[in-house]
Order: sequence, then structure tokens, then C-alpha cells
Amino acid sequence: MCQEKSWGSDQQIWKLQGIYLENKAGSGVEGAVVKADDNVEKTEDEEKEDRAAQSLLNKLIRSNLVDTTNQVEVLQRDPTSPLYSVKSFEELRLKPQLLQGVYAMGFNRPSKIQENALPMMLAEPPQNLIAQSQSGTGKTAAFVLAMLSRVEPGNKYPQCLCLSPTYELALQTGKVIEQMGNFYPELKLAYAVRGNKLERGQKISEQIVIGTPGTVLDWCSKLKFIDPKKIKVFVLDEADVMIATQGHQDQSIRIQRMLPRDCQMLLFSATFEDSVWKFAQKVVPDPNIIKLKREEETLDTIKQYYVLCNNRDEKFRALCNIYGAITIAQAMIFCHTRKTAGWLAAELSREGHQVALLSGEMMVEQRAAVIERFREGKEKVLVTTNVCARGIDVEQVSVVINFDLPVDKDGNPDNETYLHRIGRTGRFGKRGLAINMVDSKHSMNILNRIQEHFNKKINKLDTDDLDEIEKINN
Ligand SMILES: Nc1ncnc2c1ncn2[C@@H]1O[C@H](COP(=O)(O)OP(=O)(O)OP(=O)(O)O)[C@@H](O)[C@H]1O
Repeated sequence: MCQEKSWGSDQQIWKLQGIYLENKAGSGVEGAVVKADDNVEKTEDEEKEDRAAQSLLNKLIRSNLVDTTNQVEVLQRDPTSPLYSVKSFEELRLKPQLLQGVYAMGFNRPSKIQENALPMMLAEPPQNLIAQSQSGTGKTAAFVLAMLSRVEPGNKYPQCLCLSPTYELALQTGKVIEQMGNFYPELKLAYAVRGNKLERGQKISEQIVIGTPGTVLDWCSKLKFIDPKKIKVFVLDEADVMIATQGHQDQSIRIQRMLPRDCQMLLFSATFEDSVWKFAQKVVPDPNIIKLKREEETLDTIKQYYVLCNNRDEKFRALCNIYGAITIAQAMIFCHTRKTAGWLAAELSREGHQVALLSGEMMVEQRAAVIERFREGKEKVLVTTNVCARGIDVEQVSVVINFDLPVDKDGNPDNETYLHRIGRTGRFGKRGLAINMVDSKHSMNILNRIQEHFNKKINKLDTDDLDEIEKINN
């Protein structure tokens, strides 16, 4: 049977959290137990970064809009037509049930990208759109609102089709549709994802279908559950993640070719490299284009220090001294390998700290649960490797510690990652503190190069001198 509203991802995450709870039991450290092979110390860089997993993690942990002061760049297909932007949801003349849904979600006014994208998406006649902005800026909410606005609830067949790169991402977007359509009960949603089997010859009555390219293609062509000629809105979400998966690009294009010419095509992406742009142009004819630049990260509001040590144990002792001297609301500690992260988390927890550990082998939902607990303040220290922690914003984090300095796979300083790690402490107008552990000539050299790159002094800190440590927190 085709699944409807109640079939969200909640149970699934709940179940996964069950596994997570089993995993952590008895370890003393929140998170999965790290089973590192002693002989092979794998770096996170060696592991292929999974964009879909990162994107899902972002969605799971995001509870707010990402703040941005950057201006939206708009390229109109017809430059002579007036450019509309809205400052309130009322101006959009949404159906009352939808406006109710929007407010029930706690949205007071459109986000930066929504100010321009929504009037364009809701215009008559419908216009095509390619939109790019970083994760968390309100793209999903925007296209969900557009789909819900265009649907004719009386017509019991699919009218909106939304493609997501993975099963899990489709479920997440489905959840937003369900939430926003909460006061519109006649609207139904079907998930075209693996495992959702229908009987041959059956037709889908749900007005919105969300799914992955392979299954949607089967449903539109081979199995004919959907009549693509009746689709009015086609959304391609997370285009950058989509094209990273073999086959998805072709499948998406094949689906798009089956749609009527006047179908509204909308494409969203967090990044806009060449390959994404080429793909976007194939899928969206005559587009309007909206881009929102990323917020720049800065080291201006951050005090940076380094500590000289001889080995891992000394680094750990220095860390304990720092903890003994200053009050740290919450700290994030970055390690280069899973093995070090696991060791450090265990040592800190032995010292009586409440420690959370994020490790590469944990499933995305488990990671999200760990981050959530940390955000809620249940743990005060988060030990992590780099890949896991990208994009995490925790307001209370006042200190970032590089237990290992960030290096790329060739062993050179990874300045971007440094900025990314440290840049998060000084956000929200607060001053941040960053402490780098240096344990060899090589790492001193890395530190110097980072210092030169940013042209910002990193001061030496003597962690055996408690008075000196106390001063840094003033
Ligand atoms: N106008 C708004 N006002 C307040 N919150 C909003 C608004 N629009 C979206 N949000 C919330 O902000 C967060 C990010 O929004 P959304 O998921 O739509 O962004 P996105 O750009 O699609 O990011 P991602 O690709 O990571 O999902 C969500 O928690 C969403 O509920």
C-alpha cells in the first residue's frame, strides 16, 4: 500500500536512537564505542565524505534558520518584468490553511531567500527557478509551500513531484510537507522510495509524490503508477548531492522529459559548482536564478592560543590544567583520528567530565542524537573528528580545542577547516577562545603556517601556570 501522512521518519529515528542507547550503555562516554584497529590508524580524510549523510545530519540537527546578512542575487528570465519580494507571508495571499501551517511551524516572516523565491514560485503563469543557498536558509520550506499552494485537493492524482537524493532525505522533506500541510487534511502525500511496493496496475491518488529518482522513474514509466503528464510542479532538491550519486542525473533528466512543457520546474542546491550548474540547465528550461552567498566566517572575535607539549599524554594533562583553571560552559575538542578521539573521550570521562563522542562509524541518526544531547547541555564536552562535526552550531560552545591541528591528506595545514572549527566559537556576537595543542616540530610548523595564512597572532600559553590560564578567559 501507498504510505500516507502518518508514515514519517520518527519511528525510524526513534528505533535508531534505540540502537544508539544500547551502544553507549556502560561505556561512560555518550556515543558509540570506538572499535579501532590498533594497527591501522585510519584518518577521516581517507574516508570518502558522504554528501548525502552530511546533508541529512544538517537537517536533523537544524532547528533554526541560518542567520545571514548577505544580499540575495536575482537573475530574472525576463528582466523587464517587475521584481517582487515580500516581507511577510500575508503578502503572498496563501490559502488560509497554509498560512495557518506556516505560523504553526513558528515562522514569523520569510527568510532571506524566501523573500524573493516565494513570489517567483507562486507567480502566475508559473515560472521556473534555480536557487542556490547554503543549508538551513529556508529552501525546503519555500518549495514545500509552493507545492502545497499549487495542488488542487479535489483532483485525486499526483500533481507535484519532488525528487530527493536518498530515502532518508525524502523522508525528511516529507515531514516538512506533513507539518506545513497539517491544516489541509485533504492533501495526501505518497513516498516513492525503495520498499514502498504497490500492486501492478494501481494508480496513486495522493496529490504530492516525493521520492528518489530510481523509484520515481519506475513509477512514472515502467509501472505507470503516476501519469507524468498531469504533473504541475516538479522539484529537484539537493541537486549537488543528487549528481554525486551515479545514475541519479540521468534518471532525473529522464523523468523531466516525461513532464508537460508547462510544468513548473524548480531546482535547489546548497552549492553551485560547474557540474551542478550544467545539470540545472538541462533540467530547468528558461530559469530565473536566485543565489545567496555564504556568510563569511571570521577569526576577528576569537582569542587564539597554542600550548607546547611533547606527546599525547602531555596534551591531555595540559587540557586537564585548562579545565582546572577556567570555567568552560561547553567545549568542542577536535582530533585527527577516530582512535585518538575515542581514547581522549574515555580519558576525560575517567576524569569525571560528561563527554559526548562523535565518531565516523556512527550512523547519521546516532550522530544527530549525540549533537542534540550536547546542544541541550547534557554533556559539556564534545570530542570529535573533523568530518562528523562540520556544520554544527552550538551557541554555548565557548572554547574550541584542536587536540590535533587540522591537516589535509598531504599533511599540509588545512586552513579552511581551521577557520570552520574555530569560527564557530565567536558567533552570535560572542567572543570565543581557541586553543591549539602542538606536540612536535612538524605541528609547530603547521601552526606557524596557519598563523601566517590568516595573519592573526596565535599566542603561546603556559598551561603549568594557572594564573596565566585564568587570564585568557577575561
Ligand atoms: N521563514 C522562516 N522562519 C523561521 N524558520 C524557518 C523559516 N523557513 C525555514 N525555517 C526553519 O529553518 C530551518 C532551515 O530551513 P530549511 O530546511 O527550509 O532550509 P534549507 O535551505 O532547505 O536547508 P536544508 O537543505 O539543510 O534542509 C528549518 O528548521 C525550518 O523549519
